[in-house]
Amino acid sequence: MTLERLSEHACFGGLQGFYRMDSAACGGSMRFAVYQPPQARAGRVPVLYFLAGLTCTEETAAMKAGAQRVAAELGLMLVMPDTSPRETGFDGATGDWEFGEGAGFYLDATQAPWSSRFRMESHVVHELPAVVREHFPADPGRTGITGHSMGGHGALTLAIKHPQQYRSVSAFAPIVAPCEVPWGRKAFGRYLGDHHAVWAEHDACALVRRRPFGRPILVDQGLADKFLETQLQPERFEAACAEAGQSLTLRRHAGYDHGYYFIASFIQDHLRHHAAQLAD
Ligand SMILES: N[C@@H](CCC(=O)N[C@@H](CSC=O)C(=O)NCC(=O)O)C(=O)O
Repeated sequence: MTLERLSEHACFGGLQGFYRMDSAACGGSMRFAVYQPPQARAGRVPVLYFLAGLTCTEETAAMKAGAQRVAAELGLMLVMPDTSPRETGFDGATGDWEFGEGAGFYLDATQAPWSSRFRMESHVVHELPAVVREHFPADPGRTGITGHSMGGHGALTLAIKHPQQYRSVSAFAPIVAPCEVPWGRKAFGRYLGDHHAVWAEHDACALVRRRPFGRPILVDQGLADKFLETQLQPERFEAACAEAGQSLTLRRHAGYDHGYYFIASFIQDHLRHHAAQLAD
């Protein structure tokens, strides 16, 4: 598959790049970012996918999370997809930051018109890794996934649903129960229709109760996060993991809000969590 290089920048001895690919899953071109650590010059390295949240693009985490320094130290490649297809022209795809472009929710929509382009689960789990494997020195057998907010929902649900693809998972301020909160109910109703059994296939709490991930999960949550009570409710995931016997470290941090200063403060712990689980 062809890859267009948009820009590349030396960074902590490695390379931060921005790319575009043709996406069959999303019916158009999709952008993504890759950080290659210095160790990638000598051979294949483990890979960590970072899924960003509502309103974000492939640039957000690359520019704001401050992950490259420790990724360079640990020899971790970082892959940062966009959060949805772009310039779809669909009615209602823009103008509401909680839905549509910038808000793909990392699932394959089943409802028209969204089902023809909003297929972020296929893009992130299958299509993008194939391109990464072909064009970068990534070791696909050592892949982890993390994310923030909507991206934390993506990381948890995709890891639980595709344990053969992901050996490690973590999340920052994730939406853990989208079936129960306004962000999830709005998006799922439009992308998936009124089929609540289908919704449950994309809900981290429902999924972990049915099939725990097995390996330890790390979640960080700021206590000054304005979305904590309405949209995030991490206690629901804590209870579901306890019921399912899933090992979870849920850290609550006083004073931290929902933004990237919070992520930058704890990203190194997540990179070390993944590096330890992705070691040979
Ligand atoms: N426009 C919104 C705020 C949008 C926002 O906070 N987006 C978060 C993700 S929220 C869940 O997925 C984000 O990561 N923003 C990017 C950033 O640089 O902070 C509002 O009006 O509150």
